[in-house]
Amino acid sequence: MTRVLVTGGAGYIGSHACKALALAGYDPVVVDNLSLGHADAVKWGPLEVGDIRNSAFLNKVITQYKPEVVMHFAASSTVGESVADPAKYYSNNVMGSLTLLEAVRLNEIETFILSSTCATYGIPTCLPILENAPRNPISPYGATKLAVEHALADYGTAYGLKWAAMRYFNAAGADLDGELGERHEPETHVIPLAIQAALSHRPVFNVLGRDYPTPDGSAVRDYVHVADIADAHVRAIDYLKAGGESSAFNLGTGIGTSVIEILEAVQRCTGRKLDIRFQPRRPGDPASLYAAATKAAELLGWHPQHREIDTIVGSAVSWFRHNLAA
Ligand SMILES: NC(=O)c1ccc[n+]([C@@H]2O[C@H](COP(=O)([O-])OP(=O)(O)OC[C@H]3O[C@@H](n4cnc5c(N)ncnc54)[C@H](O)[C@@H]3O)[C@@H](O)[C@H]2O)c1
Ligand SMILES: O=c1ccn([C@@H]2O[C@H](COP(=O)(O)OP(=O)(O)O[C@H]3O[C@H](CO)[C@H](O)[C@H](O)[C@H]3O)[C@@H](O)[C@H]2O)c(=O)[nH]1
Repeated sequence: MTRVLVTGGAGYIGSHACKALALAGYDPVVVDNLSLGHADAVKWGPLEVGDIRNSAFLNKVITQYKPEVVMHFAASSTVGESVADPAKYYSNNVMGSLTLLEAVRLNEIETFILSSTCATYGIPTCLPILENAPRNPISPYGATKLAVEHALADYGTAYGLKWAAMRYFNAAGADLDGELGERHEPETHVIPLAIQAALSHRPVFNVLGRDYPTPDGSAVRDYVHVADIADAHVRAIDYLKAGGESSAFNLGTGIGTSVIEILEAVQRCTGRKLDIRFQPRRPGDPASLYAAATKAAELLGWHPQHREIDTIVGSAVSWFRHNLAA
């Protein structure tokens, strides 16, 4: 069985990836410092608790498990926090990834899959966003992820590392079997926040911006189901192992959904009414982001299976109903 080292595998997307890997016949080993993740989300292989910035720890884990592939989810990933505390982002995302990449190089691991983000594009010059669009991040978070993408490409050229950079749009939803969900603390993402509000006794929800140049004035994003993101990662391993060229892939559905449309879906899926209030825009939020994901379709054979917003939101509602003390 091919062993895959999954950094950040106790987190939201990494834990879903471990499940997808195990179902596809891979053997995931998780490295996570549990700064944000949850040990009980690691269900498909061992958990080694430690920090990716600790090269001695990484070398010990790699020597013990001998992974053939690294899937790298561990990062700090809140845009606003990155503006307030860029040092944390350069340390965790850049130094952490470079430490990991060095361990990969010195231990001769051939294949590396990176969690990247649509935040590497910044404000798009045209929509939908293609992989070759200009990359001008407007936050330290996006800048740190772009820096790691550059390092990957250089490691590929110089050392022969095979890599894929997966640029997710808005990861959303929960495992459809109810085994995993989104448990960020603090939560900043619109879908879990709106669901938590709807299921609470004080269902106030703040829409951040109502004057965007979008059909209903609220910001538009491309919400992609976390299980589909996990599936794309497994496909990326298969693609690289089959000799596919190292590359970046957008992971989105191509469908733009506004914040107001999200709230309508949350109200349908919970059967609860939200008390919607409008607030000023959140600094740094682009008006509209949605992907052209045709490259992932063509090269990885990736076709998101859960594209309907009610399926995405409904899976998250189901998770919260079973796991939130309302
Ligand atoms: N959630 C999204 O919509 C989204 C969108 C684009 C990209 N991404 C990227 O996907 C990845 C996973 O995101 P997520 O939403 O699952 O986040 P998450 O916070 O749920 O998971 C990250 C995991 O990494 C661990 N971690 C963080 N720093 C670490 C370190 N130095 N050493 C070891 N472990 C560490 C945390 O404990 C956590 O379990 C991140 O790289 C993020 O930038 C997420
Ligand atoms: O209480 C809230 C929270 C969010 N929003 C709005 O909902 C939309 C989506 O916001 P999220 O915070 O859920 O997601 P982002 O688009 O900001 O973030 C996503 O895209 C980023 C890049 O742009 C990063 O990759 C990040 O990890 C990923 O979750 C934004 O317009 C935001 O202003 C609200 O209206 N009210």
